[in-house]
Amino acid sequence: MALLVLIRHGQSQWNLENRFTGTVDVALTPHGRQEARLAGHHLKGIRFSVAYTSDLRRAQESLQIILKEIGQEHIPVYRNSALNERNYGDLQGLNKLETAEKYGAQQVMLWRRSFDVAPPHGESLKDTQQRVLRYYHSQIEPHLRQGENVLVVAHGNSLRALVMYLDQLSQDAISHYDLPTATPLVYTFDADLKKCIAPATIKTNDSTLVTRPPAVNKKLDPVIHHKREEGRDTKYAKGLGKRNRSKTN
Ligand SMILES: O=C(O)[C@@H](CO)OP(=O)(O)O
Repeated sequence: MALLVLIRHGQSQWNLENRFTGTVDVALTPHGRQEARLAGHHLKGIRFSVAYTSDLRRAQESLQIILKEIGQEHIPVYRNSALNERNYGDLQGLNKLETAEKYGAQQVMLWRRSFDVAPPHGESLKDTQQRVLRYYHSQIEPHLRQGENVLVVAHGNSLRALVMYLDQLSQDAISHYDLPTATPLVYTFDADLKKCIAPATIKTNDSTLVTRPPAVNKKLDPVIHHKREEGRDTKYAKGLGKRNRSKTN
């Protein structure tokens, strides 16, 4: 069995300021560093063979903090722009609330959460998914096939694109799915990456991480399924001993 752990970076300065960030290379806030330390704390006890991140410093720094926390700074780390945040084009740097006031909340939600509507001069989630999956299939999957545990620290939308593929989410389901910062998502795979492994729990030193199969029952909308199951909007990241912040900012 191989584990794939996906983590969005900790809070960045522009997350804090509620600005569209995209490919702008913004630093973590002190709170974001603390979030990354906590994420690492929850992963203690899992041994990773390799880690992947984007070429943006908020993801790289989060990864370094996590690796330090788990005492695995020695593992190979690959940085690649294929895992970068979605390019938000002309929206980058703008305040999200002011942009909604100017263009209308509905238009801004289309730019932010639809699958194939790109913001002006930017990438849609579909565009982002194409580059992320090319990289995932060619670089990351081979490790999983060999039973190696892989850690990926990247961004809200580059990881949403990957989650959409791994969980076979519909375009509608992914439009309601937000990744909280610095909260591990754990997937389990068998050697052929196809067979669903029943959800299980992984005991780390300090936490119980709930893992999910790489593909869920297609008939279920997993977001709704989990909402129903848990009675609150925690989506997928569970068992970490803290409330998930699934608000969009
Ligand atoms: O600004 C961004 O780059 C992203 C992630 O913070 O924002 P959104 O959640 O609106 O896609």
